[in-house]
Amino acid sequence: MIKEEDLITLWIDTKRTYLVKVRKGKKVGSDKGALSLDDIIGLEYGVEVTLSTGNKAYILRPTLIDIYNGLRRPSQVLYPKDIAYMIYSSGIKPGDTVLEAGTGSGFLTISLAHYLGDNGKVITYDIRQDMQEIAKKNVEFLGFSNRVVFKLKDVREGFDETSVDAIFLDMPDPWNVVKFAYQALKPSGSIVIFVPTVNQIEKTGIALKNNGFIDIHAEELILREYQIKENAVRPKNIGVMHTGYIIRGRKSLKSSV
Ligand SMILES: C[S@@+](CC[C@H](N)C(=O)[O-])C[C@H]1O[C@@H](n2cnc3c(N)ncnc32)[C@H](O)[C@@H]1O
Repeated sequence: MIKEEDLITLWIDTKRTYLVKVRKGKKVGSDKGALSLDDIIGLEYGVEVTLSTGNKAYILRPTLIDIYNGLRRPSQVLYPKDIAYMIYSSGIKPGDTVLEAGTGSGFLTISLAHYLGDNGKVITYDIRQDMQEIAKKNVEFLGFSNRVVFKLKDVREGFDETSVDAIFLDMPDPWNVVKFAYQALKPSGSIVIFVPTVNQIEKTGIALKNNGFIDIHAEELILREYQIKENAVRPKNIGVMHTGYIIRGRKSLKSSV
């Protein structure tokens, strides 16, 4: 049942999808008509509603993709396909503690916070306060403030934490952080790095090999959306052609026997 302060997706059509927090006395407007949020309190998610113009719309429970499309993103942010694989391949689980740099607009941060749950922690570093302010607003909007710690620090000087479960890097020169990541990680813990160019893969991969990481992989994910139209099903004309590469490895320990 929808309550005040809940997040909803107002789905009018594929081009008009709005992420909204339910507040009494507020309206959501669009060129297809407006919806008074008072009218949806107490309804079930999935319900069809009528806009002020008579057009129909639906109230959906937001997915992470809806959240991704609905939040502010002044910096280049990671794409859902990359975020999903970074989380999947890292081996983290709800309740874990992870480090992240840089925070940027906080899109990876919120995805990690969503996945780790109320007992988990994302400790996220950035050198830019203005970026972290935006990320903080996004984290607060989603109600994840208790799961995220923001730190204003250059991670090329090291992390403050030790024994963390995984480390995620999306910054220009991750190879300068690899030795500090090794110190901060639990043995067997994953480092997962995103870089936009092939040149960065080489430097990062070599740094991982030289600093005690094993099980190193560099991968690219390609996602194509298809239009669903009778007799004209084919890839959509417009789409994201390139995002970047994911490099990952695991912390090894020297033999103790
Ligand atoms: C591309 S953005 C990260 C986007 C983020 N992953 C997201 O999905 O919203 C890169 C961020 O790294 C930060 N950064 C760059 N060098 C850094 C460093 N040495 N230590 C900490 N943060 C750094 C930048 O200020 C910037 O905000």
